[in-house]
Amino acid sequence: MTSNVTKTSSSHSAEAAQATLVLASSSPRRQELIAKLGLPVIVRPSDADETTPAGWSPATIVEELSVRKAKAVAEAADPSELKGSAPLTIVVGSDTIVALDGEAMGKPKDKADAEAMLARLQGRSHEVYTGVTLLEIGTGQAVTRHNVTKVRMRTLTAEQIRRYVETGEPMDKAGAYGIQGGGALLVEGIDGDFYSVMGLPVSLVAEMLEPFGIALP
Ligand SMILES: Cc1cn([C@H]2C[C@H](O)[C@@H](COP(=O)(O)OP(=O)(O)OP(=O)(O)O)O2)c(=O)[nH]c1=O
Repeated sequence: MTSNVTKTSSSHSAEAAQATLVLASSSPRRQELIAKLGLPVIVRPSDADETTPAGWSPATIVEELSVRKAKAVAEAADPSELKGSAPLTIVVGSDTIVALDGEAMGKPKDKADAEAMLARLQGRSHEVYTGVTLLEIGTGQAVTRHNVTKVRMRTLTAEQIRRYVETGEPMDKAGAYGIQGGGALLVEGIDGDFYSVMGLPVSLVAEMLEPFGIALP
């Protein structure tokens, strides 16, 4: 199990940290994005069950999975192990899916599945849903929200899709593309939060931290 502690960013380093964030994720994208908040971060990937019953809406799926990820890490951890020098310790759980006509797409099972997903997404718009849960260790105070961002993908041939899937990039990503990587070439435009598509809506997280008494930036 990974455990990294990222130091506060230079803009905040003169002040004592207001909270330690525990990122309940194995996603390197989320590790990169959470650093933008400028708070110390501990990384604890969650082993939460990510299966959901048929019929759940995309918003319910991402919110519920973000709750499960945050709870799994909060319950497994020895609180003293997570306690930094900051007065608060807050677990951050997050989940991202792509929704096309209200139907959820997670990560592709294999290359054929990735090609099938991209064949459906090309030439039209879809929504990316990202759910976030903040859970304070000790008090159990929790808040869950989600962001929806619209992504328009350009028209792609089967050959272009095949070449992109061959790069391997789609395999660990919802909807089989990474907007921050080679997938940038597939995206015509977005309406919403780029960071949410990448896996963590950092401005929403900053807003969600306010009820915990944490003022950012
Ligand atoms: C649409 C899209 C998704 N993604 C990623 C974000 C998420 O990491 C992933 C969706 O899977 P998730 O199940 O949300 O997350 P994860 O398994 O990668 O990490 P963890 O559960 O440990 O937190 O897809 C991109 O990186 N770029 C994109 O453009």
